[in-house]
Amino acid sequence: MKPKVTTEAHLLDTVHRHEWKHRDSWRALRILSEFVDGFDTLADLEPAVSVFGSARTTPDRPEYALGVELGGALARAGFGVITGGGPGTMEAANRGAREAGGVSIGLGIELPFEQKLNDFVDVGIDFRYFFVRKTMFVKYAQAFCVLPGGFGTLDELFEALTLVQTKKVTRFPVVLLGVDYWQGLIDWLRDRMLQAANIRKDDLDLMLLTDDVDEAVAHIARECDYLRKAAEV
Ligand SMILES: C/C(=C\CNc1ncnc2c1ncn2[C@@H]1O[C@H](COP(=O)(O)O)[C@@H](O)[C@H]1O)CO
Repeated sequence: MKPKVTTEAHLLDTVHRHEWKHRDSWRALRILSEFVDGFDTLADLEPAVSVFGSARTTPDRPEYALGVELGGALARAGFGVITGGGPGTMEAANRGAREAGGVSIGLGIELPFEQKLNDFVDVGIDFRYFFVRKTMFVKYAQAFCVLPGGFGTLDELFEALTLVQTKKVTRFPVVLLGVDYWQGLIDWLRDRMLQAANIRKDDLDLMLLTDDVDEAVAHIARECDYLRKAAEV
């Protein structure tokens, strides 16, 4: 079956740009309404953590179990769990949150193939535009947890790191879960990127790398406490 062309694909289409040029200004209203929907739905959300990871993780994989464990631990620590609302690790984290009695949020995205929010989402929004959805992941979360994943996961990880590095957000904890999976990337960042002076040494300290869900949640809780106290004075 031919994949359908999504709304976002029209916006980003460079080939038929002239055909779309008059409609693009109207699209801005649709984009605005998507921001409004997101802000309205999430405005009263209690502290939450955005969890990222592969859409392709199957329930028999250890990464899925890790996602369920993390979602549960975050919920028990009083954090809502925000994911992309899709399958794989997103589903796992939503499932863990729901089963622990926490708040399970899914920010879905329109894709060229049929997809619905996973069955463990309690508060769900469907976005057309990735960039609107990405704003919500950051704006309504106190931290990011990143499980093994592919391009989408790396995009979300590096967006967070860029925002912290450029001080668009301050002291935003970023936890990488899965030492075996992420260690190679961390080594490359240190041995190539840092050596080439494209990042600073303390940029590497923006991430906590661990296999231990309790350590991850304790780290996030500590950082959030610090930020809450700093905001009070
Ligand atoms: C490819 C498959 C499903 C795609 N469905 C997605 N639904 C929701 N969110 C998605 C999807 N794909 C990517 N994302 C976002 O990126 C991260 C995962 O990307 P990765 O490339 O798989 O690492 C995830 O955190 C989402 O926010 C298969 O059925």
